[in-house]
Amino acid sequence: MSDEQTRLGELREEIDSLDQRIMELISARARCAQEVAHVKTDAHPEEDVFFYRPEREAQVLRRIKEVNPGPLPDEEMARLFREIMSACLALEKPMHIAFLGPVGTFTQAAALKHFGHSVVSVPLPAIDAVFREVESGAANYGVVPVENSTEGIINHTLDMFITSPLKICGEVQLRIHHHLLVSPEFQGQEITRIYSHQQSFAQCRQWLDAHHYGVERVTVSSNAEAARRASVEPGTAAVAGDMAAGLYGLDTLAGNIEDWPDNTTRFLIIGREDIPASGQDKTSILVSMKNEPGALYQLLEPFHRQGVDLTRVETRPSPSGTWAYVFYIDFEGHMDDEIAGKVLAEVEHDAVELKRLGSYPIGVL
Ligand SMILES: O=C(O)C(=O)C[C@]1(C(=O)O)C=C[C@@H](O)C=C1
Repeated sequence: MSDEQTRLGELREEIDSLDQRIMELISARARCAQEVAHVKTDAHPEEDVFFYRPEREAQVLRRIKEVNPGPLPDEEMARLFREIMSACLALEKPMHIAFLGPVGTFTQAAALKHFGHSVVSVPLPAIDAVFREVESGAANYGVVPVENSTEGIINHTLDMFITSPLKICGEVQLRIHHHLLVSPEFQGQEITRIYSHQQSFAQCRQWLDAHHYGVERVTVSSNAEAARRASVEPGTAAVAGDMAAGLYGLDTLAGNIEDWPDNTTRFLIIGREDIPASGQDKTSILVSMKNEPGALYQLLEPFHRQGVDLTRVETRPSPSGTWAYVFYIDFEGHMDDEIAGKVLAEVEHDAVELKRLGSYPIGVL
């Protein structure tokens, strides 16, 4: 046996015994989670028990990133623990997660990034259908896109909160990489048509103008649908991401063609309950003010005075016409914090209406 083979043999033996220990530890952790589930159901026998605890998950993942000794990067270690917790939660209670479909979209990728792969993810055809599914209790939580760093806010999602009783329970950010994809069957053929979702076309406009100027661009309902069409129609390509490419077995002609390299989409997790503080939280509110000069100043002044960081302010026209303006505001902190409570009381005093959409952990992954 060569030196190389001897050394490899020793190292693989060590890996086998480490795997054995890791498995025993993961099993002990899973038994703990099962016990947690019993404690929760015993304490609340008559009620809807919330097995999923986003504030606790955020604390676990933050701690893992803090104490990670390496050599695996913090992100990678947190991703592994994300999956371990996902599997433990599935033992407590299998979660049904509704997302803006179809299968293979970035929203599904965001749902799996946030909840891990041990959930049942349920594709729905529209944002309001995702809200309805969670409101009715058919799904435990929902995942919908809310803003993209290149293309801006997704108004339809924000507008749903005006009437929906649902709460925001979390957020997740996803780096969006688009590729030009073709079927291996049709590789080498001239491309005469490119399919994609309108947002993805917008995010790759300059690249497409530079490399495929004059080729017909056909907008379809999702990237996954674009990939599906490119998989069956000769002479066509799709602009879509990795999940859609994998789902339809497409090859990448050109990778990462988005015009802005930090192209990111933020998604919201919607649910039916209020989330306790995790230590690093964000709060979203919806406020309507009277249509009079200085209304926006009056609204924002208490945040400034109390030193609360605003992370987003969006103005939307009132759909009912009864509210002159509707402001969507995100700020750092939890609504149970003393300072946030003071600010909200002041805002409530001056506003026509204040709706607390939720406090939730700042995205960890
Ligand atoms: O701490 C809890 O409440 C648990 O249920 C355990 C656990 C975990 O595996 O760490 C599992 C699911 C929850 O979402 C949070 C954490």
